[in-house]
Amino acid sequence: MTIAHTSAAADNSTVDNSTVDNSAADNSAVDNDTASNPTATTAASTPTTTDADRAAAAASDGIQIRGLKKIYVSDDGPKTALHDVSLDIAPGDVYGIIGLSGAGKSTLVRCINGLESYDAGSLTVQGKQVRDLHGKDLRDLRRGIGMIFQSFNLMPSRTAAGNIELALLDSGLSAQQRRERIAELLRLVGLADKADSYPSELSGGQKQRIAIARALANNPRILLSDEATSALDPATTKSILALLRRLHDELGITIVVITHQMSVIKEICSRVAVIDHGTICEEGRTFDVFANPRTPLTQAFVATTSSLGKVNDLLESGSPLVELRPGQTLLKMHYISKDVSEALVSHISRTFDIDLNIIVGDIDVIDDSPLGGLVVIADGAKDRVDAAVDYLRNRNIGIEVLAS
Ligand SMILES: Nc1ncnc2c1ncn2[C@@H]1O[C@H](COP(=O)(O)OP(=O)(O)OP(=O)(O)O)[C@@H](O)[C@H]1O
Repeated sequence: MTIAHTSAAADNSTVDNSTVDNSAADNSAVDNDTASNPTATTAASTPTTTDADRAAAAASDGIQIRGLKKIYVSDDGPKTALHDVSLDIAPGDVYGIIGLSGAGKSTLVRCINGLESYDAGSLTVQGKQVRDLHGKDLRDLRRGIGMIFQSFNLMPSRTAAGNIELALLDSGLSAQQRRERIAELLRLVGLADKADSYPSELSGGQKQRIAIARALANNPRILLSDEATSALDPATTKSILALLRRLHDELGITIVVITHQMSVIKEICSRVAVIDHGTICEEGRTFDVFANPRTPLTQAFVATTSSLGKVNDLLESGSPLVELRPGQTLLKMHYISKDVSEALVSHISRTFDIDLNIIVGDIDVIDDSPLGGLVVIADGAKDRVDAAVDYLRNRNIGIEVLAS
């Protein structure tokens, strides 16, 4: 059997190929986080609850958004950035919001933490209508929401400890208590030895760790991550996502991940909403959205994380890899069922007495369930290949005959 290509677990491919600034890799951190939490690189799993349960939990202790509308008014006239957005982000979710540039992601985040007002609808955080909060109440809301960004937003003139301390100046802690809290936060993000380093002396991944420590300084229940890994290389991205996953597991915080990279969603989010021109076009459990993307935009996002599409390039270029001899059939199989566990290839090969040559393989695990697929050349009598295809269909495995 031949495997021509398998996909990387966390690549930086995007639908719109936005610029990626390759900062220094942070491989030691990859190892640390993966070692401390062996499940850190798989998507978060949350107990299955009904939509009504989720809505109730989002309304009382999470983030509930109903019919949100935001219109910017500028010299160019009014621009509706959010049309009728509704979402339930339950406490403890790792919730992804993905969209192309200009879709309205940052506007939504700014509405959630009260930096931007909204024109219609309702947005509650832990039961409080954000638009109604002012003065101390608004400051308390923001203190309860940590925020990290693509650009880290660290002050270059302050050390790592000094940057974290900025978030603690209004906390009422004494100087000694602040020092202890800073040391604790640095340990939490795996940078206990970098207290006195300046941002210019840190790698991109280390800067983001300091920014995460600062965001967690006041024990927020919610962490908003706005493209926090978009400027990082794949290895560092993986280490930062593993850190976020570990913090979610250890601290029980709700994390909202804003991104344009489906690989980020796949890596840590338990649920995902796809935003397109200010409207949520698809929402659901990450596994379900990956297994059965309904809209063309979501399909395009999902395709960025899969190598199965390579087969189309191979067919178009007339590659010898997909050249068929008489009696051969080119099949594409998608694992769309959650209960696929048997060794399919050998099982089919034995049961139907056909040879299967794997051309492209792309199997991943999301929420503890296999997802992905294979492109294979099936070699055998036509009636036996047809019987194998029927068998797979009956097992809820998506199957396409690409060529025969
Ligand atoms: N202050 C503003 N005034 C006018 N229009 C704005 C303003 N901020 C954002 N917009 C517009 O609102 C829409 C949504 O912008 P937003 O920044 O929320 O999108 P985004 O999905 O975060 O994009 P990106 O990924 O590029 O940051 C865009 O059309 C943008 O041009």
